[in-house]
Amino acid sequence: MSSVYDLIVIGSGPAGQRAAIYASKLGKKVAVVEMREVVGGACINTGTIPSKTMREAVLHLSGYNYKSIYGMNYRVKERITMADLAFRVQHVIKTEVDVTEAQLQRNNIEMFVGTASFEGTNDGITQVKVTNSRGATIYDAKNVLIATGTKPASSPKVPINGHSIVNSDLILELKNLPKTLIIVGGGVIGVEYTCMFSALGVRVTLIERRPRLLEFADQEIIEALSYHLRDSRVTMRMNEEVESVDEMPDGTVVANLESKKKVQGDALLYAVGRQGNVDELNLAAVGVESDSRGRIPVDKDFRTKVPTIFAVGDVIGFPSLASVSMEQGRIASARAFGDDTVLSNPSFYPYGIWTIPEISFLGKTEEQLTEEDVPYEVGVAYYREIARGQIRGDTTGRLKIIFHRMTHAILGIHIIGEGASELVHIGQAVMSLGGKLDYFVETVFNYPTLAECYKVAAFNGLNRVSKFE
Ligand SMILES: Cc1cc2nc3c(=O)[nH]c(=O)nc-3n(C[C@H](O)[C@H](O)[C@H](O)COP(=O)(O)OP(=O)(O)OC[C@H]3O[C@@H](n4cnc5c(N)ncnc54)[C@H](O)[C@@H]3O)c2cc1C
Ligand SMILES: NC(=O)c1ccc[n+]([C@@H]2O[C@H](COP(=O)([O-])OP(=O)(O)OC[C@H]3O[C@@H](n4cnc5c(N)ncnc54)[C@H](O)[C@@H]3O)[C@@H](O)[C@H]2O)c1
Repeated sequence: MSSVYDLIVIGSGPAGQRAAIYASKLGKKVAVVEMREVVGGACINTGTIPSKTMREAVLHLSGYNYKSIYGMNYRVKERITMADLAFRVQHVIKTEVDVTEAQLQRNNIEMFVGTASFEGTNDGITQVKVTNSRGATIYDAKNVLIATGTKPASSPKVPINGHSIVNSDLILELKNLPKTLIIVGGGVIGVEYTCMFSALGVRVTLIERRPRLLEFADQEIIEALSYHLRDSRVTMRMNEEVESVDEMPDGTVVANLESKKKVQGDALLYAVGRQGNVDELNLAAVGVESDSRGRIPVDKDFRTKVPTIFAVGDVIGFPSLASVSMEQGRIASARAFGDDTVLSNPSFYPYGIWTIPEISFLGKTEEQLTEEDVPYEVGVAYYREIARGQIRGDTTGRLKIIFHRMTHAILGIHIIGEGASELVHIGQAVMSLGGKLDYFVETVFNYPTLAECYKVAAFNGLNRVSKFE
C-alpha cells in the first residue's frame, strides 16, 4: 500500500471530522492531525458544547423557564456557584470526545497527535510535518485540508489572567460567580454569556462598539432581545470601544473606554472576535496566504490558491458555525476526489443563537429585502396567542415569516422564544423544498404546540395582502 495519503486533514473539529469521514467512505487513505491531546476542536472542548451545557445548567438551576408561572423568586437552587455550572460540562465533553474518537476509528482514519505545518508542495504531492514531544515526522499527501479553526482574539492592553479577566476559553475557570460582570463585545459569544449571567442575577454591563447587537440578525428580533436584556437589568453601552483593561488592587477590574469613561466590575469577559489558527502552519512554504485575522481565502469548492490544498470551517471566516463547518468539510472532501454530486445551498443554512430567549432564523431579513427592493410582507405569531406559549409560560416569544407579496414564496423565518432553534427547521424544510406561505395555512399542526405559530403567522400575513394583488 502506498505511503502517500489521499487526504491529510489538519484539525479534528467539526470541519475536519466530516471531511475525513467522507473521504474514508470513498475508500481513501486518510489521516487527521490534531495538536491537542483530545479530538473535537473548539466545538467540543472550549466553545459550543461547554457553553451550551452551561446554558442548560443556568436555565435549570435558576428556574428561568418557570419564573413566569411560579413567580420571580422561583429557583431550583438558592446559591448557585461556578462549580454547579461546570458540573455537567466535563461529562458532556468526555462523552462527545469518546463518540468522535470511535467514529474516526470505525472509519479507519489514522490519528496523529502533534502540530502540523507545511514543508512544501511539488508535482501534486504536499509534505506535512507533524511535530510533537517525540520529534518531527513528514508525511506526503495528494490533498490537504486545513480545518484549524480559531482562537479568541487578544490585546496586549487586556491582561487575561484566568481568574478575573477571562476569554470564552477560560470562563468556566472563574472561581466564584461574580456579582458584577463586564462583557466586552456584543457578538454572539458576548450576547450569549450576557444572557446566561444575567439569568443568574449577575449585574452585567455589555460594551459594544457598534450601534446595535448582532447586525446580521433581523432588527425587530434584536430589538425584542434588547428589551429582554434591559428587563434583566443588563446595562448596554453601545457605540463604546474598550481601549484597555486594568486589574485593581482590591481584585476588581476596570475597563477603560475610548470615550474616557470607566466601567468597574468584579470580573470581565473579553469576547471581541476570533483569530484564525494559522501561525503554526508555515503557509508560506506552499504559497497560501491569510488575512490580518488569520482567515484563508478559498473558492466555492473551498480550494485555496493551491488546488490540492483546501480550507474549511472557522479558519475561512463567516459564518463560523459548527453546523456549517461540518457541511463545508463534507463538500471540500467530495470536491477533492472529483465528486460534484454533493450539493448544498447556503441560502438555507439556519442560524441558532443561544441567547435567553433563544433566537433562530434563516433566509433574508427585512433590512436586506428593503435594500434589494423586493416586495415583501410579514406575518407574525406571538407565543402569547398560542396555547402552548401560555402553558410553557413563554408569553414574549414570536415567530415571523417574511414572504413575497405576489408569489407567496417564503423569503425568511425569524424566531425569538423558547424552542426557536428547533422550530426554525419546519420553516427551513418548507422553504428549501419550494413550499409557499399557503402550505402553512393548509396544514394541520398538533395542538397545543409552538409549531402552530407557523399557521397563525401565515394567516396574519395573508390578511395583510390584498386579494387582488
Ligand atoms: C463560546 C463559543 C460558542 C459557540 N457556540 C456555537 C453554537 O452554539 N453553534 C454553532 O454552530 N457554533 C458555535 N460556535 C462555533 C463553533 O464552535 C465553530 O464554528 C466550530 O468549532 C468550528 O469548527 P472547525 O472544525 O473549523 O474548528 P475547531 O473546532 O476550532 O477545530 C480546529 C482544531 O484544529 C486544531 N489545530 C489548530 N492548528 C493546528 C495545527 N497546526 N496542527 C494540528 N492541529 C491544529 C485545534 O487544536 C482544534 O482542535 C461557538 C464557538 C465558541 C467559541
Ligand atoms: N450560537 C452560535 O452559533 C455561536 C455562539 C458563539 C460563537 N459563535 C461563533 O463564534 C464567533 C466569534 O464570536 P464573537 O462574539 O467573539 O465575535 P464577533 O466578531 O461575532 O463579535 C465581536 C464583537 O465585539 C465588538 N468589539 C470588537 N472590539 C471591541 C472593543 N474593543 N470594544 C467593544 N466592542 C468591541 C465587535 O464590534 C463585535 O460586535 C462568531 O463568528 C460566531 O459565529 C457562534
